[in-house]
Amino acid sequence: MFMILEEVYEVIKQRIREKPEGSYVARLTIDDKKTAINKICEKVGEEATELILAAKDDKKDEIIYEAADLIFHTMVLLAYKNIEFEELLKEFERRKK
Ligand SMILES: N=c1c2ncn([C@@H]3O[C@H](COP(=O)(O)OP(=O)(O)OP(=O)(O)O)[C@@H](O)[C@H]3O)c2ncn1[C@@H]1O[C@H](COP(=O)(O)O)[C@@H](O)[C@H]1O
Repeated sequence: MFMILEEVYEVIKQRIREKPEGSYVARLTIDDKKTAINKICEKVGEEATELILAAKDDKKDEIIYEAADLIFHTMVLLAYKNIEFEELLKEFERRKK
C-alpha cells in the first residue's frame, strides 16, 4: 500500500525532468529556480492551511483529501530539491523507537 507513494514520487521526478505538456507538476516547476520554489512553497502553505481548516471542521473526508494534497505537494518540493524518496524513509527509520 505504501508503494503508491513511491510510485507517485517516481512520476513526479519524471515530470520535473521531462516537463511534458499538460502536467501539473511540470507547470509548477517549469520556471527559473526562484519562481518554481516560490510556487511550490506557496502550494505547500496553502494545502497545510486547508488541512488545518478541515481538521477544525472535523470532516473526515476533507481531512483525508487535504492531507493527500499536502503530502503530494511536499513530495513535489522534495523531488524538486533532488532528494530521493529513500532518504525520507531513512529519516523515519532513524526516528523509530
Ligand atoms: N497526486 C497528485 C495530485 N494531488 C493533487 N494534485 C493537483 O494539485 C492541485 C491542488 O491544488 P488546489 O487544491 O488548490 O486545486 P486547484 O485550484 O485546481 O489548484 P491550482 O491549479 O490553482 O494550483 C490540483 O490541480 C490537483 O490536480 C495532483 N496532481 C498530480 N498528482 C499525481 O502526480 C502525478 C503527475 O501529475 P501530472 O504532473 O499532472 O502529470 C499524477 O500521475 C498523480 O499521480
